[in-house]
Amino acid sequence: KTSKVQYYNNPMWPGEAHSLKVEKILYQGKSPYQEVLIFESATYGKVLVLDGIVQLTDKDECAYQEMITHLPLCSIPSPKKVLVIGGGDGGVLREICRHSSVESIDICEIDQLVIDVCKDFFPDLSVGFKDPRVQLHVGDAVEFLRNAPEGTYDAIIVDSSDPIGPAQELVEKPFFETIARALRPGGVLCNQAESMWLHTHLIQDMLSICHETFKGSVHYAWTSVPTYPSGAIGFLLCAKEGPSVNFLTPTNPIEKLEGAMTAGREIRFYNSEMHRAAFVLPTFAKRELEAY
Ligand SMILES: NCCCN[C@H]1CC[C@H](N)CC1
Repeated sequence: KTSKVQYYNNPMWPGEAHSLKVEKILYQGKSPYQEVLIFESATYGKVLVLDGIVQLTDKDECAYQEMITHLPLCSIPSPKKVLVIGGGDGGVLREICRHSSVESIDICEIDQLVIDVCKDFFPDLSVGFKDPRVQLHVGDAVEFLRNAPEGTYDAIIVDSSDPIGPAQELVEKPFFETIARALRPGGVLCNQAESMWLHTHLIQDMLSICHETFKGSVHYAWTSVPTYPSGAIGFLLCAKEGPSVNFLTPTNPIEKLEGAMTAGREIRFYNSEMHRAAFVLPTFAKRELEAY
């Protein structure tokens, strides 16, 4: 029994569709923001789908959650206050908790239903919510950031879905300006930044906005996530100018993380070599992205 999720008409990847063999539907529902589907797949474990777009699978979520978290947090000395935008599944929280220097974690997720279903079906990710350092805010990120005092955070991680649903405003300039204001000088932003195979124009727009908004440094990094379209996903690493922006990206990450445990779970993807390699771009991407 296979059920093909045929979305040839998704504007984020016109003309292509991805299918996974469905063993059992575990949850189907609708929040005020999006449709939520969870199923047991034949070969990738459980799968979370929002509005027909794969968000994570048991098998490969480690690549995305570990890289989007450790690329920024291993780039600055002893991060203490961290903010997550999105990330309602809890995976990024799980990864942040590996950093013993972190004292407080704010998370702003717009959709309570995503939080609730991930607590039921993805305990390996939602374990992140159990850490006493975590403070959950359910609501709109732009609103949350407007109310955040200036210079609050050492690091902000934007773990967003694609900009064709509730995450639409998370790629526009005003949003990045509120992020820059909420970061302390020398603080770092890591933003989900789509695929260099599919979204060059969107990435170029984001790079331009970030170069204008962050005077520190802006770098594009990427990694392999088999169940994301094109099998690759990118990250925008931006440093707010500061006294000593020791924001090393292609060179050695400042902090070593190997072996850091969270709730009995080991790191499965990230290491310092992968950190450095993430900033190495293929020639077409250098041409298309490094000019911005
Ligand atoms: N924390 C779950 C990952 C959410 N990130 C997005 C999922 C959908 C992809 N097309 C882009 C990244």
